[in-house]
Amino acid sequence: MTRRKMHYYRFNGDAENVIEAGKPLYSQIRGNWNESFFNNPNPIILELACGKGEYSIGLGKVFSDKNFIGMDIKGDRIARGSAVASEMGLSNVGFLRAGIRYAREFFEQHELSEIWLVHPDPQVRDRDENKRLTNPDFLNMYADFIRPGGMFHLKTDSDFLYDYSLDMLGKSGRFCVVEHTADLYQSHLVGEHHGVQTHYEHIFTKKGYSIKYIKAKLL
Ligand SMILES: C[S@@+](CC[C@H](N)C(=O)[O-])C[C@H]1O[C@@H](n2cnc3c(N)ncnc32)[C@H](O)[C@@H]1O
Repeated sequence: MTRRKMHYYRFNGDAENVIEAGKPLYSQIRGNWNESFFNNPNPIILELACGKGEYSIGLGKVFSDKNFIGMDIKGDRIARGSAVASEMGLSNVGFLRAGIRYAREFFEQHELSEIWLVHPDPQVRDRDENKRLTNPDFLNMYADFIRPGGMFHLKTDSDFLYDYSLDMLGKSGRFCVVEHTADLYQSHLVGEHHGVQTHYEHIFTKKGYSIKYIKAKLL
């Protein structure tokens, strides 16, 4: 392990706003986020594949009456988000380091009011569909976590993932797509992203890609 990675691993171990393997809450947090982590009854929004957590931090600043969890498998990225959230005093933002396929271990049915999936890897090869974070199995799991009437949001730079996700959401029987655009910045939905640009969004907009956005409601 590089010294840089070691630094981030130690950082997460000490960070109160990070839940990861080895910490007591890791095995106890399911169904207990409000009482045991945020210490308030406010709605919880989960950002999947959060990277450095720009979305959770950005939304956490705008909505102090909501709680945000950034979830990612990469400890170094989470450590950076954790440090920024702490520096900003955002007690409504936390991080979970775990693989998304294990999310049922951390969230109970209807525990979340919204899920955001922001610039996930599109996994374009057919043989990687099992890793694609909007495949039918993942969508079904997200639907279990979201409260009735709650929302699922996807932002992506990938035309492939946008078309695939629209198709899968439409066929899911669990979600209804309420808004979508292939060019968020030129659409009336631009306010929906609250001016928050993540690391990957910045890279892809600079390269000239349009940002695609889908908002789907739980049926
Ligand atoms: C392309 S990056 C996007 C990061 C961030 N959302 C952004 O927009 O800058 C994709 C992120 O998804 C995470 N990721 C991919 N598959 C995952 C999985 N199955 N479980 C947890 N994290 C995952 C990666 O670690 C990486 O940080």
